[in-house]
Amino acid sequence: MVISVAAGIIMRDEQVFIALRSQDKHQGGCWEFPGGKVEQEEAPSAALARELAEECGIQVQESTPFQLIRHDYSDKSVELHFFKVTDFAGEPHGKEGQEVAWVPLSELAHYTFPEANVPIVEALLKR
Ligand SMILES: Nc1nc2c([nH]c(=O)n2[C@H]2C[C@H](O)[C@@H](COP(=O)(O)OP(=O)(O)OP(=O)(O)O)O2)c(=O)[nH]1
Ligand SMILES: [Mg+2]
Repeated sequence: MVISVAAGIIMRDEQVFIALRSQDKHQGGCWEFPGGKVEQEEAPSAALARELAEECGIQVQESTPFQLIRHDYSDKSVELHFFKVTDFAGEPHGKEGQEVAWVPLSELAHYTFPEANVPIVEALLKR
């Protein structure tokens, strides 16, 4: 079974907002672009807006598809719909108590992301 996920690349002034996955989660201890599982019959863009409201307390006003990545971890397979969040309201924060950071793009390589994110981080660094 492939799990469908929507994740948002939230940018402001050449900085990107990332969050730390708690140890008890799949890929725990890795940094992530906030997001979560797409529900049955839900559009990925709708899942993105719902998850970013739940996890970061922002309202997505505009998002554009960035990359679709299919990745097989040893324990699960994921299909990640990455979006660039181009407009939002509210100030992103760790609404669920997770550690968060605004990271300059030039420093993104210093953070450990799940294996599936490697092409995304590379694409952002090339900008
Ligand atoms: N959100 C997010 N998930 C990622 C990224 N990279 C990556 O491999 N994943 C994987 C880890 C998880 O297996 C899955 C996302 O699941 P999740 O734990 O965020 O799902 P959720 O927010 O709905 O959480 P839960 O209710 O199941 O705890 O996608 C990423 O950049 N962001
Ligand atoms: Mg999540």
